[in-house]
Amino acid sequence: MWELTKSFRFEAAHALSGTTLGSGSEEIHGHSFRAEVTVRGTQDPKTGMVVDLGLLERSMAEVQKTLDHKFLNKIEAIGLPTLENLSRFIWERLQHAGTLARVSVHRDSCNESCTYFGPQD
Ligand SMILES: Nc1nc2c(c(=O)[nH]1)N=C([C@H](O)[C@H](O)COP(=O)(O)OP(=O)(O)OP(=O)(O)O)CN2
Ligand SMILES: [Zn+2]
Repeated sequence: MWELTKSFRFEAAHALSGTTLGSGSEEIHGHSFRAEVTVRGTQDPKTGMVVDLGLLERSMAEVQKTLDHKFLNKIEAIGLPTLENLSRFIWERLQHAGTLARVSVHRDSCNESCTYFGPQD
């Protein structure tokens, strides 16, 4: 069993009310985010790969395009633009790219990150 991890970065704006951190959160402001995507699986004996990282990169580039330099509050499928909802949103858009193990979203300027392990049922 292997895990493969690849990251992408995006810059985005949001406004979030009702938090106890960051007095400016309610006004529109920006952050630099890094999303880390981990897929799990076994090697294809023919290719030696769990999943072709190039294919994963292609799918990640599409998600990156939907988030980079965007106002996250306007993307309905995210919901409230928390780290929790962002990691879930990215998971949902990359489900087809491989067997996801987790998606983490890092906001380093705030020393924060959040990891989604998929729906629990
Ligand atoms: N469970 C969660 N709690 C909180 C979240 C979250 O996503 N999930 N988010 C926030 C704030 O948005 C976050 O702490 C950042 O605060 P913000 O005012 O946006 O940023 P700063 O001004 O502190 O950071 P700089 O990047 O340094 O400007 C709170 N709770
Ligand atoms: Zn913020």
